[in-house]
Amino acid sequence: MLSATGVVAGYRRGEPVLDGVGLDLPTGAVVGLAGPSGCGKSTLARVLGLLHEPWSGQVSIDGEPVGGYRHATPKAQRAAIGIVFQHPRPAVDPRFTLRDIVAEPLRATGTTGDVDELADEVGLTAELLSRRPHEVSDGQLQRACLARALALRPRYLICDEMTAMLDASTTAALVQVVDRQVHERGTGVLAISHDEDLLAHWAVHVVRLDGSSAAV
Ligand SMILES: Nc1ncnc2c1ncn2[C@@H]1O[C@H](COP(=O)(O)OP(=O)(O)OP(=O)(O)O)[C@@H](O)[C@H]1O
Repeated sequence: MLSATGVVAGYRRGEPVLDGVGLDLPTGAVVGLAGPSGCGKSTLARVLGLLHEPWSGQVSIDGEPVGGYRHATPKAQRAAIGIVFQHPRPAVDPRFTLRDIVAEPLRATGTTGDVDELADEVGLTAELLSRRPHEVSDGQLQRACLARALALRPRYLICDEMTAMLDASTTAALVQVVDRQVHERGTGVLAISHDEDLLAHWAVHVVRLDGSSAAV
């Protein structure tokens, strides 16, 4: 279980975006996260992704409190959680090839992994892997970002509006890739989306974060 308990977090002192939020993400299921624009869904995604340190409250992974956020996160806890954002372009180094992008977490942690297998899982050809971000479409780049998020075989995957920029067929393809992780590897997925239809058929249940930052 990836759990947030009593999380208070924000960007400006005295103005919490999340004010005592809790959420439990089990393995082997897709849980949806919905709520009005600006209510703090992406902030909660970044807290759960160990990229944004809450002011108070706790995040734990399989019962163990996280040891730190961002660069202070222990390697094993970093590897437990993958995250994919809405916009792939700002999320990648434009000088890298897609192969380098997918391999980033492997290089950073000194882990061995098969980039070609990851690419295959997300539907990227070897030829596309040799290209740079400006030479591929948003959908192809998002596939690379998903492969990168899966590189360390995380037990939990956070998809923050992962398909919001994509056409229906790429959306369906990426949802299928994620579903395969859930069913074959037992990954727990938090799917954040404004698309109620998508969440209705994708998630086992949908958690709602309301605009007043009340507990989930
Ligand atoms: N880096 C930041 N610096 C300052 N304020 C921020 C930052 N990121 C988000 N916020 C503010 O925090 C609040 C919550 O933003 P967040 O992106 O978490 O909401 P959201 O529910 O994901 O919104 P949306 O559905 O529109 O993506 C908003 O008021 C936003 O302006």
